[in-house]
Amino acid sequence: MSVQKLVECIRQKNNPTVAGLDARLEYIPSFIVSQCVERYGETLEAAAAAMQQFNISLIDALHDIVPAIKPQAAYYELLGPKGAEVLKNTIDYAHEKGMYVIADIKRNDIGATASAYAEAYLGCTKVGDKELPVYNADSCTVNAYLGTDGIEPFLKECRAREKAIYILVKTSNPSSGEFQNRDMEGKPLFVRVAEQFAKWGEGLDTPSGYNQVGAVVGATYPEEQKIIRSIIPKAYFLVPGYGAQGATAKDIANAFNDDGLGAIVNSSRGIMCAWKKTGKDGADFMEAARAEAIRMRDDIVSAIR
Ligand SMILES: O=C(O)c1cc(=O)[nH]c(=O)n1[C@@H]1O[C@H](COP(=O)(O)O)[C@@H](O)[C@H]1O
Repeated sequence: MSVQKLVECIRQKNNPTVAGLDARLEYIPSFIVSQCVERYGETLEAAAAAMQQFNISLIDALHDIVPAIKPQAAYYELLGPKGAEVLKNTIDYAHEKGMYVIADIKRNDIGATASAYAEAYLGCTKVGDKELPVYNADSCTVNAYLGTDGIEPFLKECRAREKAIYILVKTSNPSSGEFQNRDMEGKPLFVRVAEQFAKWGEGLDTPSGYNQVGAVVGATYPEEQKIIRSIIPKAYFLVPGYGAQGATAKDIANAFNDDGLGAIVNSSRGIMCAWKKTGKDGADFMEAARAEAIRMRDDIVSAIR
């Protein structure tokens, strides 16, 4: 699904937010974990089964109101080979339910190795004459630290298969300024990265007016959002940092364009762990996640209006 479809989905649901699926066992209600441990013992298989059930239930609870999910690969790698299956099943199930999927992998490497990452998450593995999709996400997050050689293999998949990438420009974490705000020949490094988008996004515009090359811009840095927005008005922004990291709706307004589009705000723990605030031991985890997703949607929509 391209950024064009993401825009349509956001418009249809009037909801510019994405639910992060970054489950750890402590985020999953204990009744689900206990059932899986009873069945598989204290094993990685039990952990993977719990995560699978949790993710499927969250997608069931959210798919008609939230346009996208963002699974973070680290949480799946933590469970070894079973985790890889959970990630694949989660992506497939979200697609069945009409959701857009951002695989948060933050990968990169030299060109040849970056190709392998790009093919694994966005493209296909070739076996004989057959092209076999692997994770088949709609998009993924990419680290630009290795320069254009490392970005180009992802762009190749974007061109060939209507996929998108979100390149880290200004991340939400407290120490992001250590390198990203450092001066590089008169401008901060994050500005230099944003200035490369004109070249990286060539030929990748969609009818929505937005390009298939998007940017990761932290909700925790509203001033930088404003600067980056002015440099790359056609890039979709993936905006993490709302909720658990402390950013609020007023902090994300600069990420949006005047058309009310241009950004999708992520919340992971805020939605996954909403059940911890209702005092029902997780029995209502689906309702709690849905209520938090609706609250977040209304909060963001009113801030950008
Ligand atoms: O690329 C990301 O999604 C990302 C970039 C960034 O600058 N900051 C950031 O928090 N993230 C991811 O966004 C999610 C934030 O999770 P919560 O803080 O629980 O909402 C995690 O999956 C992070 O890895």
